[in-house]
Amino acid sequence: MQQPQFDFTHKPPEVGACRTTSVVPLGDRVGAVRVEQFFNDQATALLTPFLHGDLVYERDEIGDQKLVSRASRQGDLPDDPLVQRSSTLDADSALAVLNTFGSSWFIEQLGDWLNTPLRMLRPPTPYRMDVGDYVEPHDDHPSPEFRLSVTYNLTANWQPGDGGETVVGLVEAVTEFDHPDFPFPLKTWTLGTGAQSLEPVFNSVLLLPLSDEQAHAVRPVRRASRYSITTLYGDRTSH
Ligand SMILES: O=C(O)CCC(=O)C(=O)O
Ligand SMILES: [Fe+2]
Repeated sequence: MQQPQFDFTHKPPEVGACRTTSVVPLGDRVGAVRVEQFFNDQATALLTPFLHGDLVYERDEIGDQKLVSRASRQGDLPDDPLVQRSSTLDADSALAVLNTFGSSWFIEQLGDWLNTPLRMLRPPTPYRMDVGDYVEPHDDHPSPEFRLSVTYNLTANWQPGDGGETVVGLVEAVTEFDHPDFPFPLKTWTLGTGAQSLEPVFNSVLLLPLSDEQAHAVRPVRRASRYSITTLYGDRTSH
């Protein structure tokens, strides 16, 4: 099965060894690819206190389907600047590291892997999941142009029982239901047999190809807050 081949000649300096350690098949599709040692130690050491201490989070809940906290932005648009508690040199450097996910180098690597030109559809967004938070299965595929979700994980010292595993699977059924807080029907996705659970690995990314046929979830977090950064990519040609 095809693995991403990163071009290290032109990589940004903060990018690490980028070792592909697993390619998870779902039927004849790629369900997920894990790339470890994504950033170098210095970049990881900048990002960790930035996500833990400099950012401000707000609840992002969809009924009982999604219970997470998302980094607050200064306005209502998805790419408005993040709210920061302090504006130090370190915070600026951490923001530069965060923007690796929006860099032309990284988007080109992903496009070469999927064999189609990509653009960023949702900018890098930090999430914090506290004990008890979870995300039910969903496809992140509101329209066909959505191609890839990339989640960077910053959970140190994960142990079995800590929860927060990412689950990827094939979609068996999608059901719509009405919720009093939402003017549109919400959906629930049921995964088929053969879904795979992937534990959080510090300083790794999970590349999740998006389609109507595959969905992913995050199991309830059990021990300590789980920090991650998610970026969504899609076709460059459709608008
Ligand atoms: O954190 C993860 O593993 C996935 C998060 C996710 O599915 C999402 O933010 O849409
Ligand atoms: Fe998702």
